[in-house]
Amino acid sequence: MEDDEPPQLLDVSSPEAGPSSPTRDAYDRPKIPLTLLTGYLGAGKSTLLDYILKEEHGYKIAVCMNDFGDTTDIEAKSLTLSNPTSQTTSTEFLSLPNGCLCCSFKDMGIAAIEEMVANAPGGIDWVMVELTGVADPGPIVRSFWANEEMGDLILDGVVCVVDSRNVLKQLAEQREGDEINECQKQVACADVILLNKLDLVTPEQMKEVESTIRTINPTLRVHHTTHSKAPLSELFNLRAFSDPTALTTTSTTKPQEQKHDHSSENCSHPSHTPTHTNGISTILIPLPTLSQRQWLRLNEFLESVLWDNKFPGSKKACPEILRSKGYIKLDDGRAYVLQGVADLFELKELSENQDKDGGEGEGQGKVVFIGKNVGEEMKFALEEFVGI
Ligand SMILES: Nc1nc2c(ncn2[C@@H]2O[C@H](COP(=O)(O)OP(=O)(O)OP(=O)(O)O)[C@@H](O)[C@H]2O)c(=O)[nH]1
Repeated sequence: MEDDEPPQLLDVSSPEAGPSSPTRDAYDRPKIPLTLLTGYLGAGKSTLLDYILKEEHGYKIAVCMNDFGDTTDIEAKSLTLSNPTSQTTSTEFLSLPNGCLCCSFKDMGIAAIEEMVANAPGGIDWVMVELTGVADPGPIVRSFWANEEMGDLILDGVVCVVDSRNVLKQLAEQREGDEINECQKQVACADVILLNKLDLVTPEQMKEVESTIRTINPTLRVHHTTHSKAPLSELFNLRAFSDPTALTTTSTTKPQEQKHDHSSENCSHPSHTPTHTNGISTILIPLPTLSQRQWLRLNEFLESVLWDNKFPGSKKACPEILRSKGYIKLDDGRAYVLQGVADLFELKELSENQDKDGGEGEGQGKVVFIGKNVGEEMKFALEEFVGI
C-alpha cells in the first residue's frame, strides 16, 4: 500500500464487521475479538499501533501497550483533543479522537483486560494487546485461548511484525542448550506476519527473508510493509483459531496489492517433507478421509504427542510442538479443524456451510506440526498409529 493510500476499512467477507455495529458478534457469540501483537525488539510493533491509533478506520479498538514509550505524541494530542483544559498527565487510559482507547499494559492479566473492556466508555469492537519484544508468545496465546470459554474475549489471531533487515540474524541467534529463540517462537506462533522495513532491504533480500519465514511457518499470511502500514482488514477477522480455510489461505500481499495473491510465485503451501530452519521445523502430513476408528486413533495420537510429549504406545519422547493445525475429513461427511498451541489443542467440527466455504484445497485432509526438530518420524508414527 502506498503511504498516502487510505487503509482498506472493512473485511467485506464479514458482513457483521463494521463501525456501524459496535456491539457486533464476530462469531455469533457475544465476545469481543482480540488480536495479539508480537515481534522482536525494534521490529515495528509500536509503529503499527501508532498507525492504528491515528487512522480513521471506524473501529473502536482498545489497544493495550506495554508502555506508551514511543507514542508520547499520541498521548499529548489525544489529551488535548479530548479535554483541552485538562492538565492531567495520567497515562492509565486514553480516549483517542478516532474512537480508539489506549491503555498502558504491564503484567496486566486477562481479567484486568476484560474489566477494562467492559468499562470502556461507548463500548469496544476489538482489543489489541502488544507483547514485549522478547516475549515467548506461546504461553500467552495459550492463556487467552484457554480463557475463551469462560471469558468475554475471543482470540482472533496472532500478528507478528518482523524487521526484514535484521530478522535472519535474529532467527539465527543461539540460546543456551540449543533452545528455540524468541524470534523463532514468534514466527512459529503467528498467523499473520508483517515483513516490515521494506524500504531497508533489496527485493532479493526480501525474497530470502520470506522464504526463510515460510520455512519455519508455512501456514502464514504474509504482508510486506513499510512503517507497519497494513490495512486493518488484513489483520482483523482472521478467525485463525476457528477458520476452516486457515491452512489454504497462505498468501503474500505486497504494498501495492489489496487482495490476496494466489499466484504460484506468491503463494506458498506447506511442504510434505520436513523443512528445517535453525532448529525449528515443520511437517505437513496429508490425511485421507478417515473412518471412525481412524478418527479416534488420531485423537489418541494428538493427546499423546501434545499432552504427554510421547509417541503413543511408546516411551519414546517426541519433538516439542509449538503449533499444530489441521483439516480432517471423516467418511460420514463430518469435517474438523485442528488448532493447537503447545499442549492445548482443539478439534472443532465444521458446519456444512463452513466446510463448503473451505475454499481451494479443502478436500485434502492434513495435519501440520511446527516445532523443534519435527521430522519424518512424526509422519511415520502418525500414519502407523492411525492406520493410513
Ligand atoms: N526505515 C524504517 N524504519 C522503521 C520502519 N518501521 C519502524 N521503523 C522504525 O524502527 C524503530 C523501532 O520501531 P518500533 O515500532 O518502536 O518497534 P517495536 O517493535 O515497538 O520495538 P520494541 O518496543 O523495542 O519491541 C523506530 O525508530 C521506527 O520508526 C520501516 O518500515 N522502515
